[in-house]
Amino acid sequence: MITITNLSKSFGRFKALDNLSLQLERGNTVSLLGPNGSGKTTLIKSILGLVIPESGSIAINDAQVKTDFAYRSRIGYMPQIGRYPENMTIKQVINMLKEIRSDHRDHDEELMESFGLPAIQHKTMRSLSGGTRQKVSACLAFLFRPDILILDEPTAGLDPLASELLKDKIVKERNKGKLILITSHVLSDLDEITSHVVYLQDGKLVFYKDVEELKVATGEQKLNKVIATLMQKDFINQHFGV
Ligand SMILES: Nc1ncnc2c1ncn2[C@@H]1O[C@H](COP(=O)(O)OP(=O)(O)OP(=O)(O)O)[C@@H](O)[C@H]1O
Repeated sequence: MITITNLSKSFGRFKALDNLSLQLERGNTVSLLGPNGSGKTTLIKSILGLVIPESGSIAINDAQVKTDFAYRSRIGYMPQIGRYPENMTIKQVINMLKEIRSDHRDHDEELMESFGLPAIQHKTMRSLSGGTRQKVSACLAFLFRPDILILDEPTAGLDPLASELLKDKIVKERNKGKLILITSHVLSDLDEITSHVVYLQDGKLVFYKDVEELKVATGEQKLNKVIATLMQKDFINQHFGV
């Protein structure tokens, strides 16, 4: 569904992505992991066309991200920090986006309902708590029923109930055959929803594996333990030969 081939991106002399190749398939929840500064957001932004790589290519089905912009309407994006017109209410922001995307009339407002946003939709964006702002961002990502969801630290700042509601929604959409690409440093939040792990370090792909395969190889069940074991010296070389 998303084919990334030999992707590289530098900022000045610094290589944020280094010859990265990946094939992401529908029906999977792919957790994008790696230390701070390893290139996760740069990869996400390259897929969204917000960062222009200097070499390599990204194709979404047959559309090349570089030249075919229509693909963007098929992606729902939840940024790490959502920025909105501060003087607009939640309702005005949502309606504005519906007007911009007026070709799309079948909206998915399920998450909006479960978060209880209709009851507070008269509030201005300026007045919202960080977590409520995150809820608005999450709802907007799902609103136009995209085939691909890219969620950058989606549970950061959400209370435990909201976090569970969002995870339930992610599982539900994945079961419909959508591709979910998600980053988080809170591995416990990814435990029940991840099907595959992409691990980046210094802009390079360290591994891309099915999570069940990783659990068998490490003898661990929890994602944080799986990753900790994998990061031990030489474990990856010995078990996966990469
Ligand atoms: N616009 C930019 N200009 C210069 N350097 C940048 C820019 N964007 C990212 N970088 C650098 O590229 C590297 C990768 O950044 P990126 O945001 O992709 O990392 P990340 O894995 O998402 O990190 P985190 O876990 O902290 O969110 C970092 O060293 C960062 O400083």
